[in-house]
Amino acid sequence: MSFLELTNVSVGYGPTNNRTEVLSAVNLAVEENEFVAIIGFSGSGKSTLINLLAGLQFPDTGEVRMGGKVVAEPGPERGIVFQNYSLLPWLSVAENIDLAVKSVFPALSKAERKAHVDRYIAKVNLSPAREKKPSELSGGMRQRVSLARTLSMQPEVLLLDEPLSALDALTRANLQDEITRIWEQDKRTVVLITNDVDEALLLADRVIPLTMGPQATLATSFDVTLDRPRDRTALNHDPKFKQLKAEITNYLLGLNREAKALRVDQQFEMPKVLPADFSTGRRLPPRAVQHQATIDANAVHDSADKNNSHAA
Ligand SMILES: Nc1ncnc2c1ncn2[C@@H]1O[C@H](COP(=O)(O)OP(=O)(O)OP(=O)(O)O)[C@@H](O)[C@H]1O
Repeated sequence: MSFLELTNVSVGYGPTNNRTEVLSAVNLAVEENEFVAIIGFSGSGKSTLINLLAGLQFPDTGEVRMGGKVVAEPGPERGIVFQNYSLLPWLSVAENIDLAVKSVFPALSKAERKAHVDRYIAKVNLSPAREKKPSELSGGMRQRVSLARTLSMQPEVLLLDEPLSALDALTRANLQDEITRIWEQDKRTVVLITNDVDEALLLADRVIPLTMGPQATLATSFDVTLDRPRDRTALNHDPKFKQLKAEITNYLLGLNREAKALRVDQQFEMPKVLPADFSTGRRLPPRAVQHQATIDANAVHDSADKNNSHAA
């Protein structure tokens, strides 16, 4: 039995008579302290998968288990960091984190709590910003607060739902390094959702592609047998890294091609719809539509000319 398990999980959205199965027969086994990256295209069902692991959503069929127990609700042992920072805007960095610490460790004294909060603020290098409100922070700093808040609850499993995808490349690289450093210090089980092959290879022990939806499922995983600590610059010259990157990228491109071919097969004819003239409620004949379009286009040109002459 693995630490975190999804067994034959399927889940969909919509009413029973018109349900779209987003995930189908998903199986996943994550070992304790393992770092797994799930990689997939937009809309394939990655967030749905992480919500199932977090206990924020439940499968239609199959089971999600952690430590052998069925996941029946969200809990502090599974900490989640979302793409949007979800911080309370009226609270400072320290207060945002303190709120989480208070809920998980109610027995701590005020002084103990302050020390705990400060330790996690320091872990993400934000001590100088302790008293700042989220609106005074950059995107990267907000995401650091989010990470510190989740880590401060000392979850057994860290669920990272594309936490870096909204950040610029430099900030993203910095935070990747911090996640690695924290993971190497604290060793815990991590499931990272990402759409970036380099990021997955830099951070994870295993990369698992999610096939395209609907009815997406997890494919066979790629073991990342690259030595740690990993250096992003050195990795670019590492033949093993290059090979893994090529294999995963080609696999994902193959999925994309298959999905496109499927969409061509499923082409259907659009109904011929004529626009109505709303002043009379009558359908416009095709010729009138063409004529109207010419008039509209001329009007646009005229008004653009006028605007340009104003600007001149
Ligand atoms: N609450 C919902 N109701 C109906 N459909 C939903 C709901 N949540 C997600 N979906 C649909 O399920 C599919 C998978 O969504 P999900 O957010 O899990 O994908 P994703 O891979 O995380 O996407 P992205 O990378 O764009 O965030 C999408 O087609 C989405 O439109």
